Amino acid sequence: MTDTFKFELLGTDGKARRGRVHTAHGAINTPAFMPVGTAATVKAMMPESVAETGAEILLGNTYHLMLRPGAERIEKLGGLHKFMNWDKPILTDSGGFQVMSLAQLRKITEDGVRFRSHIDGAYYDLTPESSTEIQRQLDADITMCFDECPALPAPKERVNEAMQLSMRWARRSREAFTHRPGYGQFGIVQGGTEKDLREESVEKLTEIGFEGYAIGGLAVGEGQELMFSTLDFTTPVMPTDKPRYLMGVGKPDDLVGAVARGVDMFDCVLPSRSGRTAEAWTRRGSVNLRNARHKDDPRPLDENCTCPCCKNYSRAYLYHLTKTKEILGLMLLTWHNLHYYQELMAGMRTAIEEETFDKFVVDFHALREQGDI
Ligand SMILES: CC1(C)O[C@H]2[C@@H](O1)[C@@]1(COC(C)(C)O1)O[C@@H]2CNc1nc2cc3nc(N)[nH]c(=O)c3cc2[nH]1
Repeated sequence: MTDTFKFELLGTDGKARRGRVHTAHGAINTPAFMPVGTAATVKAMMPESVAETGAEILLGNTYHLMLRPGAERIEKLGGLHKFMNWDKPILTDSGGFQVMSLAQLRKITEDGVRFRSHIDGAYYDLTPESSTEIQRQLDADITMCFDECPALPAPKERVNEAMQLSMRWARRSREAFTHRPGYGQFGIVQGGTEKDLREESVEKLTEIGFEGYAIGGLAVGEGQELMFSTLDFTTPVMPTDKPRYLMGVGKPDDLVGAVARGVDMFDCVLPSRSGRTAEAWTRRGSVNLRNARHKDDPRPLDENCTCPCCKNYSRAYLYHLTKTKEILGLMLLTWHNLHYYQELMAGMRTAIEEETFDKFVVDFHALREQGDI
């Protein structure tokens, strides 16, 4: 347990940053990837296995946990770390995004969001205050502000409305935050792909003051080019002495491009979700294990990978598990994908330390162009 929440900027290579975030439940080396543990579990993985992949922090979701099993119940049982047997840091998303993407009927007002649960249709309210309180009950090391993430594409006026509301909600979130040694709260920059709105959002959030700053409002279908161009004018105006977290990203090449643009932290359902849909991510690109070409292939997914899946099992076996819908197939592919994502982050951390990040990027893309996966 550390006594204060802090971010150390350990080195840079161009705009890429190597850092370390210190929290109540331990340190996180950045650039870092957070596996998504939506309902207090990283699906198909034991927490010990998630730790073995190299993950130093997990993401949890206010929306899902408030519906089931309930934040009060988790608080009474000792908090989310104890509940899910994960003793390292946890970041929880604040619920606004999940309400908009998952809940049935929902109504946004100045006060917050009223929605119907996608599980049982019951009505719930989420406000900056209640979201912040739920995240405290979960004992999240990093609490996210309650915000509104508009679907893109959207008219600039709508994007501005959502950004201004999110900034008012950010102040209310900060006022509701319980400051404790080792615990931090991140503001979420909004503004779509509009340079002036992004700059205004950063200015308003830094005026309030947070332990870190997320870039929200992206990875909502805008595409990589628009995401990167938005990062090009957003990260340079963000504080350099605080972590920068790009929410919901992404594919391996998204991560490399975003680290090159100064992002420190990421979360995405992709590696774990792909593990359940028979898609493996490797240094040479993605492999679909439903494809019959693997039926007799004795090779591992990736000869250079040191994960239990690649050390002990063939593509032929993974194809068999996929075709027979065996649970072990989900487990092995999820493990491999999370291991690969952590290897990718570790490779970028080392490249930044050694100031060879440009070469890392060239090699990363060259391998993927070689094909033959
Ligand atoms: C709903 C679900 C599971 O979350 C994934 C995935 O589907 C999907 C759906 O379409 C794609 C793009 C392919 O990825 O979008 C999610 C990944 N993008 C993303 N996550 C975010 C979370 C966020 N949280 C907050 N509080 N504020 C944000 O602005 C925010 C923005 C985000 N953008």
